Amino acid sequence: MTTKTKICGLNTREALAAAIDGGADYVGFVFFAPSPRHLEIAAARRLAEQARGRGDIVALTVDATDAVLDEIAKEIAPDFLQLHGSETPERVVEVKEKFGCKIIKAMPVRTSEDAALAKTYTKVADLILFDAKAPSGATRPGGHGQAFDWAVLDAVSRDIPFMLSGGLTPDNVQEAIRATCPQSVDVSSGVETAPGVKDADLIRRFLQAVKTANQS
Ligand SMILES: O=C(O)c1ccccc1N[C@@H]1O[C@H](COP(=O)(O)O)[C@@H](O)[C@H]1O
Repeated sequence: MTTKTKICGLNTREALAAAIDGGADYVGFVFFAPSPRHLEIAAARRLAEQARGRGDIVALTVDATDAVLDEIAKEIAPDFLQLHGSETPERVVEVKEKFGCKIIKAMPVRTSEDAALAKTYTKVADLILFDAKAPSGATRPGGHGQAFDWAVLDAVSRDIPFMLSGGLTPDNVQEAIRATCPQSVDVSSGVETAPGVKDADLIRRFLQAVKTANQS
């Protein structure tokens, strides 16, 4: 199986170009004010126009209101909404119907019980994203560069196509792919030099590492 790639938290034209030119399948923009990767709508619209047709555009939100999602849908027209909060399966259905986007639902994982909860979303989300649970006291539910024990995914059916994230880097992504056989891998902190500061070289190294894994 060929593993796809998502580079998330892109916030400059240069970093976005490195992702697109390097063959990223998905490019992610963060709409969550406490995040160092948060984008205002106008900036996101310009980046989305740079990306459109060259990779799937993903808009990441956290328990967003209909008003926020409506603005994102109209102004950015993303291919996917990544719901990275405590959205219930019912809310996922509602968002998908109201805003006409495919849905990536993030599942915070520490234990195999956490991973098993994904089953309640497989019929309503287009893709499940397994991410490490945020550290206690964190002001955002993801993007901390922390991995979880990939073995806890063993109990989840291999039939579920999922995206893997949490602490991935150019150096560990090949091992992550071997261990979990994900549909795709997603990175933010691992291609940054500081929170919110993407590095074109690290983006290229990450994409190359996945390509190499796909060839072996
Ligand atoms: O990146 C953020 O700031 C963020 C904010 C709120 C929710 C999720 C966020 N990031 C996502 O978290 C995972 C893992 O990121 P990392 O590679 O461990 O830094 C990924 O999906 C990010 O897009």
